Amino acid sequence: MRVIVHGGAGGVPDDPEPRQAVLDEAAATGAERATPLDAVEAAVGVLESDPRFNAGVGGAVQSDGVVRTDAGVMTSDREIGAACSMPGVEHAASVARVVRSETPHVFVSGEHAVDLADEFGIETGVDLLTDEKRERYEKEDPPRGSPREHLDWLASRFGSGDDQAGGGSDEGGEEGRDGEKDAAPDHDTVGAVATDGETFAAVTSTGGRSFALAGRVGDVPQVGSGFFCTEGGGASATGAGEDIARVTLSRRAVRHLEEGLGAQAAADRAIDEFEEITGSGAGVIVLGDDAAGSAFNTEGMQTSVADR
Ligand SMILES: NC(=O)C[C@H](N)C(=O)O
Repeated sequence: MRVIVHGGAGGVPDDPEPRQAVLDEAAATGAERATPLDAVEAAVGVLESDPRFNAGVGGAVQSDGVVRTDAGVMTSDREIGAACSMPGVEHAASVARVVRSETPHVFVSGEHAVDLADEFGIETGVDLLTDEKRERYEKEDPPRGSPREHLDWLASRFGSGDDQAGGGSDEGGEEGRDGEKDAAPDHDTVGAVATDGETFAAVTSTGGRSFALAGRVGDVPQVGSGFFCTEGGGASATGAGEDIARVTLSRRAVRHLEEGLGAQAAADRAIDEFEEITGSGAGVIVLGDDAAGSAFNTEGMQTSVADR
């Protein structure tokens, strides 16, 4: 089994070593599993449980102070499962897998996705909001009332310099980041792609972007945007979700594999095109028959590869 994982595209984290150790553990855990689908779920499960990453516990908080998780999974037989907007669900990727494997659908949302998780033995009612993120939110004089009030509030906050993935290389400049040193950054969406040499699976899981409108869903659970997989290989994306969706970044990367590029060249080309079209910040991991590849146009994106 070969597994590549990522821990989100964005700035260079203050603590890269412990994060790298968790990513290495996630990749190694996945590589022990029997199938690519088991591998990606297990790998991402490790990252969803670590508050350093913006997925599961430690996910980004929305305008109403709630963390809602999203995930999507696809296998090379084009079976798809996605689940979104789930408060209290740490293992969003496992819910996506349930949607893929246990329902006739490809996407389930909100309270019904939480009920589905519960029905299939996935823990719900988990407190996903870390003290750090709660304090950061409360400092921002949270909005009350109508969606319009929330929109007014987030207009000056969503996608600002402290959302490093959303800020891309320009907006997320040193000054903004330094000012936010104590706050948890948002760029740590997680993903994994695995192959046993015959089939592939790809998964992405996130808490989204900080201070987004309550109920906002980004690229992560949208097939072709946050994740994609065919017989040619698989991809998982991270970064400014609205822009990733505009170019269906993961589908684009897998298309390049199918056209004959190696995994690294496919990742590079997809990110070049993303930047040219959107001018925004993102990263992608790609796994093909030949190798694993990754590319990003933000300051950093940590990855790990395990082979077993
Ligand atoms: N940091 C991220 O990767 C966020 C994710 N792509 C989203 O927009 O929800």
